[in-house]
Amino acid sequence: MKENTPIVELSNVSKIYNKEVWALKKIDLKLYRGECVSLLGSNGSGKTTLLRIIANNLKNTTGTINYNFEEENILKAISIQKREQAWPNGFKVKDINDLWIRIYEMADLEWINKLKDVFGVNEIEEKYLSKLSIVKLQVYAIFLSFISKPELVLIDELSSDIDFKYEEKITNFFKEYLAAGNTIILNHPSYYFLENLTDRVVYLNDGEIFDDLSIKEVKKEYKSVMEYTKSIFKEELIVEKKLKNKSKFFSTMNTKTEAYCNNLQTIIEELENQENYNEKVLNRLKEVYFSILDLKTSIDNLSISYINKTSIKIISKKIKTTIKIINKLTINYRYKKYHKLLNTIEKFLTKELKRTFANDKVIVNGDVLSITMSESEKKQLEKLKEKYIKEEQKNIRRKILKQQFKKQNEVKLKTAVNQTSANEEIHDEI
Ligand SMILES: Nc1ncnc2c1ncn2[C@@H]1O[C@H](COP(=O)(O)OP(=O)(O)OP(=O)(O)O)[C@@H](O)[C@H]1O
Repeated sequence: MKENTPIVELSNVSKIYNKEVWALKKIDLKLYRGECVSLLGSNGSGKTTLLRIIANNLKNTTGTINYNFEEENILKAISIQKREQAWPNGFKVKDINDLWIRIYEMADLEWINKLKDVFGVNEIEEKYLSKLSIVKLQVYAIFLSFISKPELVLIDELSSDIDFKYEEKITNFFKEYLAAGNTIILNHPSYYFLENLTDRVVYLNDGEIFDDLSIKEVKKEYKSVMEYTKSIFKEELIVEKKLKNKSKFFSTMNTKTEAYCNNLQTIIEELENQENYNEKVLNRLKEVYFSILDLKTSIDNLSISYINKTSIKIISKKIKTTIKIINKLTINYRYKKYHKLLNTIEKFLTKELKRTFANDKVIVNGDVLSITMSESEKKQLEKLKEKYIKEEQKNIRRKILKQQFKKQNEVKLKTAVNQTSANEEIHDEI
């Protein structure tokens, strides 16, 4: 933390989706100039929600957010790299570059050229966005988020699959950007970025801040970030004795999904190099690839965090979605070459879904972990909800009283002023 006034300050910020999912619970957080903060936490712990709320992209249900930017236009001062970029067909990279430069009225060409070099945009300028690989799209989205020279950059996905030559370049660029007094928040970055860039880690658990430590503190207490995440994983684990089994189980899922991603990427690249490829098939294959990559990321996250009901639900939902996407492709298009691979993936996922996530239970190497809520858990949740509502009511009452008090004071003040001027008038008449 290089300066004492926070660039953003969140007080008592909560987010409840659709009046039922309590995604963020009373978050108090200060972000400072020049620091790089990494958000950690299992799937569904609220990282993306927090980023979107800070970015002013999503409305918080309760609480306040104060910004302290030098730039008056908040849209220029904060920038968020979005996770999924749905670009319309027919746009080349250079078209979007021009559009962004115009939107932000960015006349500093030296800056744009520097960004293009760091993020490898020169090499893809003539390409259509719909033909870029997922990783390239992610990096491109980060490039776009820097165009306006924002004081606060929120990065939702910094893939661990980034080309090595860019990894180092991007890290050095980030370091320079931070040294100039800007702030960067990363959502669950890879170990490379955690070890080489991060000043502070904020660990979210079920919508609450579980830990907020500087890297110095992490290293002093745990020796390395890796040891820290491992240790927190142990602390959080609901069924501690299942720890060893869990990592074994996830390692199979992990290896398989990784291999499938690689196979698909090769096929996609081969297709892209052919002259007359079917664009619809290519896009569908990319969809499958993206879905498996997303699944793999969730499994990666789960293996350094802990099993809870939400994370398991998310994974089983992602498996189901992937199967659906594969079916869509295999039913509509029959191409021998990748049909076999897609069938293998589908079989594997269907088997995992049945074997592991059957009947609201997760089976880890033959042991059953119940993921249905017990009666006592349900009661606890009800109590929590009640407590939350009461606290909110108290806050509202406090606000109303404050307003009433302010109004009464204003009335008193007005009466006193009127009285004085009446007295003065009487005095004048005399
Ligand atoms: N639009 C939405 N509507 C309803 N619930 C949502 C919505 N977006 C997120 N949630 C829920 O809010 C909780 C927090 O989700 P969020 O995406 O912020 O977590 P996360 O830590 O970023 O997870 P991941 O790493 O999987 O993206 C989860 O329970 C999620 O299911």
